[in-house]
Parts: sequence; structure tokens; C-alpha cells
Amino acid sequence: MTDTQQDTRAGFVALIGEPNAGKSTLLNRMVGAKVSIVTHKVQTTRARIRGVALAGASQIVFVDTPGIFRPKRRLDRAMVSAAWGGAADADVVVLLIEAHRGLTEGVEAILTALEERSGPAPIALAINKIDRVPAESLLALTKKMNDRYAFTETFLISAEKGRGVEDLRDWLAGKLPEGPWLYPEDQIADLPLRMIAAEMTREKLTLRLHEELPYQLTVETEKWEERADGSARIDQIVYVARDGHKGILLGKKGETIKAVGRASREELEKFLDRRIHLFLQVKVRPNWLEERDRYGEMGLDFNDGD
Ligand SMILES: Nc1nc2c(ncn2[C@@H]2O[C@H](COP(=O)(O)OP(=O)(O)OP(=O)(O)O)[C@@H](O)[C@H]2O)c(=O)[nH]1
Repeated sequence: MTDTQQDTRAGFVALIGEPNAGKSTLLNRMVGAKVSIVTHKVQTTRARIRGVALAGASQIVFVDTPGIFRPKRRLDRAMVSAAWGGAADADVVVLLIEAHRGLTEGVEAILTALEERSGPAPIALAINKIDRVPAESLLALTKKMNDRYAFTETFLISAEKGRGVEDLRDWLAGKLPEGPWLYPEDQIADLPLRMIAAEMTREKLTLRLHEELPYQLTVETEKWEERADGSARIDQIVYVARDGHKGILLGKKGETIKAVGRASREELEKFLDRRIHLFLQVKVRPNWLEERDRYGEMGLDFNDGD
């Protein structure tokens, strides 16, 4: 190992909490401005990348599980446990709650789901919006929360004012497994956009192919090129596990993949409000399943680079 590679760490952090807890605000603080473009427009049950933060030699990949921890009035426990899968694969979980609301029914529901899961990941509590309450109340809330659940660590933060955020980020960085970074540095800024674009194409494939759709399929955004005229060129690869699947995806004279590309491009243009040139390619990658086992659960388009 050379000096420059020493001590690099990388891994996944699931940021969970009730709607409005401040997840986006916190992420923007830790990751940088671009993350806010990740809206709730693209819904999926799988975990998605919200952004990547760098802290020293660590690369922290934040994932979330949209729709999961937003139970309506009555909590569907089975659904929450099933959906919890994505977060259970994270290396660290952060539960974000609001200082002025404390241990609400919604937080209680999340804690129940936490108790039912068996993953070994450390779970930190981040009490957010501390600027909204008197400092004296925080000690009591910290105690109440830790009596309810044995958190690995508790942080008092104000995502909006930036208080305590660095401490949390540094702590997360230290908890990740040692290993090489998961994403090249030049991809980090637009990673969420790349993910969204891939997800849109995947969705169009699903709509078009229904049950014919090979289960072993993934979409990766390989290139994202900004053009001088304000448009962008996006190159995506649809990976399938077998030759036969490639034929299904292409369709007669490539009609199927063309239609998928058109539909995906139209939606991307609406979403990004700009002109998009989308190029799709179908490739067979037989060992894809092995990678998928490791990363598919996270909804990641993992790029192993070798
Ligand atoms: N006072 C105060 N307000 C905050 C703080 N952090 C976030 N907020 C506000 O809380 C509201 C919700 O923040 P978001 O970051 O959108 O919350 P979220 O958890 O991402 O919400 P969803 O997108 O619904 O899941 C916004 O109005 C933020 O400005 C904080 O530290 N202090």
C-alpha cells in the first residue's frame, strides 16, 4: 500500500427520519449544493444515493429509502420491515429527529422497525434543530431517547445553522470500513443526477416489457456531457446477464430499445427542463449477478472500474 492510498475508507450511510426532520438540509450541508436537485419526483422502493461526502480520506455515500418511513396514520409494520432491507445494508444508520418534537409517534414507529432488524450497523441519533429549543431541554431529550434505544452515539445539531454537522460527518467517516473509494472523484458531483437518469430508463424498460423484463438487469449512466448550447448528452448502458435477454431488450430492428430511449429522454427533458440527447446501449455482463448481490440491494449502479 502506498502512502496516498493509506487509510481510505468508504461505505454507505442511511439517513432516516420522519418527513421534515431536516434530512435534505443536513445532506446539503455535508455533501454540497448539488444534492438538492434530488427531489421526490422519481419514486422507487429501493434505496437511492442522495449524495457523496468526503471527509479526510473517507468517502461517505448517503442513501435513503424514500417512501418507507412515511407511514400515514396507521403504520403498516410488514411493509416497513420489508422496506427496511435497504437501510439494513448500510454500514452506519443515522436517525434524525427534531429537537422540539422529540419522541413522536413517527419516531417511535421507526424505532420499532430498528429493533426488528438484525443488522450489525451502528446507529447514531442526531437531534436536529437545536436552535429551536432551550439548551437545557436537550439533556433530557438525549436521555429519554437513549433510554428508549441504545444508540451508538448521540449528536446535537442544527443542520440549518451548521452546528455539530462536522462532528457528525467526521464520526461517520471513521465508522466506515477501510477500503478504496466507491466512486471516482470526478463523478461525485453529478452522481445523484446520473442515478435519477438511470432510474428513469429502468422505469421505462419496466413499463415497456412488463413480465418479459429480465430480472437480471441494471442501467448505468456511463457518461454525462454538458454541451455549450445548454443541452446534455447522456450515455447509458443497460446490462443484462444473458445473450437471450439482449434480444428481448433490443426488439425487432431495435424498436424496443428505441422506444424506451425516446420515452426516457422525454421524461428527462421534462425533469431537467433542458434538451437531452440520450444514447442507450445494451451489453451482456455475465458476472453481473455477483456484483448485484453486493450492491443491487442499495439500488446502486456500482462501477467497479476493473
Ligand atoms: N430551525 C431549523 N430548521 C431546520 C433545521 N434543519 C432543517 N430545518 C428546516 O426544516 C424543514 C424541513 O427540512 P428538510 O431538510 O426539507 O427535511 P427532510 O427531512 O428532507 O424532509 P422530507 O423531504 O419531507 O423528507 C425546512 O424548512 C428546513 O429549513 C435546523 O437545524 N433548524
